[in-house]
Amino acid sequence: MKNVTVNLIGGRFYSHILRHRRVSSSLSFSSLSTIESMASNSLRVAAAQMTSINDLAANFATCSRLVQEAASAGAKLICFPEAFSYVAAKDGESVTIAQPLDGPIMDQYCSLARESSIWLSLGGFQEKGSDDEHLSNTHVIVDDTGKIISSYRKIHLFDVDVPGGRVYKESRFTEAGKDVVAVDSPIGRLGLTVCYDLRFPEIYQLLRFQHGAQVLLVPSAFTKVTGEAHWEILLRARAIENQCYVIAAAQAGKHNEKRESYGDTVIIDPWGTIVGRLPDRLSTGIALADIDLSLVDSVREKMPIAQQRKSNDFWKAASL
Ligand SMILES: O=C(O)CNC(=O)[C@H](CS)NC(=O)CCC(=O)C(=O)O
Repeated sequence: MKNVTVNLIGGRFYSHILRHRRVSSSLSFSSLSTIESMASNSLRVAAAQMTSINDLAANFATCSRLVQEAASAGAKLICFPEAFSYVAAKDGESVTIAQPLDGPIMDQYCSLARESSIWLSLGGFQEKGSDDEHLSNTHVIVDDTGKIISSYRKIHLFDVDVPGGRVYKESRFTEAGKDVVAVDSPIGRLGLTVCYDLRFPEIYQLLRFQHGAQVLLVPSAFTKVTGEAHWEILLRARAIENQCYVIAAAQAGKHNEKRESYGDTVIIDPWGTIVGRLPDRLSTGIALADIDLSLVDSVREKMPIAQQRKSNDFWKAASL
């Protein structure tokens, strides 16, 4: 029974990869050779799509299941969306469950990484803040031995009156981060961001041009209204203008009466092509793709924007 399940899941995953390759590539590989080249590539990543709720145990169960799916598909890293472990149903609820990174919630996720020997990108963890009224929206990277190797606190907070939607004021309970963070991993150098950061291209430029990022991570819980208008365009722009892979794990669908997320988890290559996506924008599951760092190199070599871009001094003089 176990084998049957694994095979079915494997077949379904491969069919997603093949479909995307067929759409995104003009080359006519046969299906079989595509599967073989995918299987031999060791830089496979997964990006999760889920609908977290205000129940830590239920969300952990979903994450565990998706980690197992990703590990059996050969992924080295699985990326989870912002607020993967908890989405509040009422204002202020998140602060009450916030914990430090060495607390029991994060411990559970670290064990998960160790047991499945897989790296985790845990975007948007409610990290206990400097007082009981505040938290940090923290993106945590855990290696395959279960060790936290890096963390980034969301810099741009979502204080926005969404046209045709709600008013959000993330800064009411959240402290803004101050540091740009990149870290090495088996799939390349990762640039860490969270959700609303996506609208601020400067942070991605710093990650690529100052910190050497090759893969930009954008765990998110975009609103339905803004996602429909901007999600894919902004993500592909960040990939193209920085010549990086972009992995954007997304919250999807209705979390409670008041909150609904756009969904559409995607993995984008440095040419801007979408190479991983679930068949449905709202379903729970994983998207898979193989990271090819030689593609990052060749895109950058052929279009050398790092050498051609102007310095801050140039722009200062040009604006006098
Ligand atoms: O509060 C939580 O539980 C998790 N955090 C979020 O959902 C955050 C802050 S409210 N959402 C965003 O940043 C949406 C950005 C967005 O939708 C856009 O830029 O258009």
